[in-house]
Amino acid sequence: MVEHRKPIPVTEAVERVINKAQALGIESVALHDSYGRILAEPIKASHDVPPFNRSPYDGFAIRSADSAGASGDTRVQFEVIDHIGAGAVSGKTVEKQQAVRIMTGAPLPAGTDAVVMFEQTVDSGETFTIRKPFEPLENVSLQGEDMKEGDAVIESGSFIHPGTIAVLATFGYAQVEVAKRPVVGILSTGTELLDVSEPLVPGKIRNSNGPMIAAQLARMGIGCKTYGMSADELDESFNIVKQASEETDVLITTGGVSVGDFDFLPAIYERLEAEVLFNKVAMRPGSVTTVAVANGKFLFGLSGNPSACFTGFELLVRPAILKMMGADKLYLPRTRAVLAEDFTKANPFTRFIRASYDGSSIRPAGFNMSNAVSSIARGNALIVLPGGTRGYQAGASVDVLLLGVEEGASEWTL
Ligand SMILES: Nc1nc2c(c(=O)[nH]1)N[C@H]1C(S)=C(S)[C@@H](COP(=O)(O)OP(=O)(O)OC[C@H]3O[C@@H](n4cnc5c(N)ncnc54)[C@H](O)[C@@H]3O)O[C@H]1N2
Ligand code: MOO
Ligand SMILES: [Mg+2]
Repeated sequence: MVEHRKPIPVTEAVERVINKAQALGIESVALHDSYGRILAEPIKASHDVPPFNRSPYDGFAIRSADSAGASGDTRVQFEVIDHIGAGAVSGKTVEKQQAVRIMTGAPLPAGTDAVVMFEQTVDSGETFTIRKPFEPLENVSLQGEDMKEGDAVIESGSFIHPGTIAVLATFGYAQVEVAKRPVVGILSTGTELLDVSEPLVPGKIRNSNGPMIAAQLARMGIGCKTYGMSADELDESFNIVKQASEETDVLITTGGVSVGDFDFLPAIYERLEAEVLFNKVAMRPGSVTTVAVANGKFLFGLSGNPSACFTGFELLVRPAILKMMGADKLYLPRTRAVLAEDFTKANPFTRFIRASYDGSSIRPAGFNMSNAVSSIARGNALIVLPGGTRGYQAGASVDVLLLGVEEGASEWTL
C-alpha cells in the first residue's frame, strides 16, 4: 500500500532543520584564505583609523591662523620649508607664514592645522600665495574619524567579504578566527544516470543534479566530496550512504526519496535508524524533500527532479550549512517585486517559481515544472506564492527570494 505522507509547512521544515544544525567549532586561517568564511571573533578597532591627522589632498600644510584676511586683492604668502609624501614624517615645526609641501596621506607636520590644495594656490616653488582664509582643521582627515580605538567594528558570525578583509588587514590580522566548515558529500542516485561525458542511450539521462549541487555549495564557499552516482539498488545504495555519512557532516543525496518502487532512500533511513525530521513539505517543487539525522550526521534527501533538487537545497540545505558554519544570517534575502506576466496556476502548496528579477519586476523563467532544468539556468530569484492561492495577474506585488547573494538575511519571514 502506498504510504501517505503528511506535509508540513516550509517554515516549520526550515525550523526543524535549523534546530538540529550545530556550529562545528573554530579554526584559524590566513587572512588571504578567509574570503567567504564566517568570522568567529568580534573585531574591535585596536587603534584609531586613520592613526594620525593626515592630508586628504596634495597641497600645502599651513597654520590656519596665518591665512586670516586672505582675499583676491590681498593674497597671503607662505614660505615652503619642507616637502613630504605619504609615509614620511616632517621633522620641522612650522612657524608663522611657513608651510610644508604635503601629499595625500602624509601626517600633518607639527604646528599645522589646515591643508591648502595645489589648485587653491599660486605657486612659485619657494613660496605660494592663497586668496582665502582657512578654518582650523579645514581639509584635514582627522585621526579616528573612520574608526576609534575600542570601537566594535564587525560582529562575530559575519560573512567575510572583501570589505571585511580590508578591515582585518587594517588591524593587522594575518590570521583570522573563523568557524569550521562542514564536510559535505554528494551522492546522485538513479539507475538512469549517466556521467556528464557519456553519450545518451535510450532510457538514460545525464546527471545534472550532482554538478549543480557542487556549484551551489561552491557559491557558499564550501567544497564537497563527491560520491558519484549509485544505481537504484537497496543494498548497494545503503552501503554507500552509510559509508558516506560516516565520512561527512552532511550527506546530500538526490533522487529516490518518493514512493516509487525504486525509491530506496526511505528504506535506507530506516536501516540506519535515522531520525527523519520530515519527508513531505508543503512546497512545490521539492515536496518530497526529506531530512534525516543519523549518528549526528545530516542526511538531506533532495528530490531527483532538478528544479525540486535545486529549490530543496536553497531553502533547506543552505541555512543548515550556514548555521553549522557559524553564520548569523542563514536565509535567502527577500524582497518584493512586480510580477511581469500572469501566473494563473493554482498553488495548493507554497510555490517557488524560478524567475528572472531585474531589480524591480520579476518574470517566471520559462518552463517551470519540478522536472525543469532550463528555468534553473535562466532564473536568478524565486517568486514565492503562498499555498491556497491562485490567479496572480501581471502587475501584482509578489514576494521574491534572491539567489546567489553573498550574504543572506537573518530573518526567515515567509
Ligand atoms: N505516486 C507518486 N509519485 C510521485 C510523487 C508522489 O507524491 N506520488 N511525487 C512526485 C514528486 S513531487 C517528485 S519531485 C518526484 C521525486 O522523485 P524522487 O525524489 O524519488 O526522484 P527519482 O524518482 O529518483 O527521480 C525523479 C526524476 O528526476 C530525475 N533525476 C533523478 N536524479 C537526477 C539527476 N542526478 N540529474 C538529473 N535528473 C535526475 C529522474 O530521472 C526522474 O525523472 O516524484 C514524483 N512522483
Ligand atoms: O517534490 Mo516535487 O518537486 O513537489 O514536484
Ligand atoms: Mg522517485
